Amino acid sequence: MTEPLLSVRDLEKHYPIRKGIFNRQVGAARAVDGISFDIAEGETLGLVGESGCGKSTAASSVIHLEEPTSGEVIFNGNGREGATRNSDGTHPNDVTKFDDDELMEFRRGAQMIFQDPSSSFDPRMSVGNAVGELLKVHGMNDRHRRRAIVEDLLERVGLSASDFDRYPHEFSGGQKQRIALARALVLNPDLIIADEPVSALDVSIQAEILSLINDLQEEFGLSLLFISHDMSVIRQVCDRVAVMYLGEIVEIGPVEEIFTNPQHPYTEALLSSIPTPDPRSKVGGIELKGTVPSPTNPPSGCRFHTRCHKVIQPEGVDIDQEDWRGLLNLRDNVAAGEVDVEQIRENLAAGGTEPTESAVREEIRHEFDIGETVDDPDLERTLSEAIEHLFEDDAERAGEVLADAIRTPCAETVPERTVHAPDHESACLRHGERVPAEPNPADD
Ligand SMILES: Nc1ncnc2c1ncn2[C@@H]1O[C@H](COP(=O)(O)OP(=O)(O)OP(=O)(O)O)[C@@H](O)[C@H]1O
Repeated sequence: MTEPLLSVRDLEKHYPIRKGIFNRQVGAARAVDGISFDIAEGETLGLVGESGCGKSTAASSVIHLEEPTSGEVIFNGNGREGATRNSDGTHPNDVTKFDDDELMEFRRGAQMIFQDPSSSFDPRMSVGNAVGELLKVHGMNDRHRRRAIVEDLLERVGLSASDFDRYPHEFSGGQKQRIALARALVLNPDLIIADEPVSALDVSIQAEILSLINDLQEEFGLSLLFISHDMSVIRQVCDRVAVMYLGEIVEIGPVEEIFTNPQHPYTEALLSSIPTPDPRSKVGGIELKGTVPSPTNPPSGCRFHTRCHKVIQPEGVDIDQEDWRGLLNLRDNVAAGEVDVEQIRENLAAGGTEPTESAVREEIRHEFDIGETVDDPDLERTLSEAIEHLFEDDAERAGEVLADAIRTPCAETVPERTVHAPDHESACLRHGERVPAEPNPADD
């Protein structure tokens, strides 16, 4: 196998959190927490996940706009192929160890484009000069040559050579993103990192820019790291996709494989959010509630367990999965002091329902999607007892009762990677356990 163009290993970016007059570090936001992936020559790898998963931090750490906390980023472009590890285990092409000159050289080979094309241009500089600026920085002093190269590039991205002397405000958002692409291509890089390059654009323009990116990739033989929160965009441009959640890659594989045979519940949830014309779609109807937790204090075990629709039930428990998710949510909300019986009473009264004890109980069950009875007498008793403590205004005791009885293995064990097919891996405890596959409702 040929060496990948880019090889990222155990990359971490932790932002220190400081407090007090001595500005002491009291913790860290683990925005990127040990990610690994390769990108082959001419390949597009998508990096997908909700806002706050660490995608942009991963991108800026790979391209060294930010200093990573640890890990390797090995880039073999710039005619440096074939370089092998030093005897001390380090790699001569590890970008994280580059000095200023090496970084300057690296930037010829790897460029980045950003989400908002409007903020990436100096309004006082003509677009031709903006695109040609990097040629000058990298030593091309011949103005006529620079102009010829830039005019040619403007045409290749679908603009015209005569646009050279115009200014950014004269262009639409989509046109500005074309100019940003021209600027990224001007040094003939091997790799482009595109961070949400179409999400600030009108939907009608997005398809044009995606198709341009596809064309340019082929024409220039580019490798791409393509970042998006939108699975449907990923499908249009990527060969492989890495799904990121709270600083980690939870699944990685070829795009078709990920779309037709997703293995991680988070991937399923992201796919489920794509509008589909097929109502029998296998992964429809999963609602991803809440937001990504803070990376300063990520959940234990599998980081996705606090939102996962397939969160595992402990040995000996076998209840409706929605009830199980609801019980866990209730437990966490009670622990966070977020279940306010008085407030529930007031809301019921405001809605015209008499706030009796049984109405409040029903409302709590409804709020947490817990059915009329939980199909496990012990858990039903626990639930009843916990609500009783809430009525007695003893949320602490309610929290203890729930915490003692409602536990998931997903909070206790960090899942290992499972290989599902060549080049397709995910990290979910269910695979380690060999839980039997669920029947597909579409097969009925
Ligand atoms: N300089 C910083 N200091 C502390 N925390 C940070 C810093 N930059 C980012 N973070 C945190 O790191 C996490 C990941 O942020 P990042 O922007 O990389 O996510 P993202 O997936 O790209 O989301 P978005 O699409 O919204 O940009 C977030 O919780 C964010 O608050």
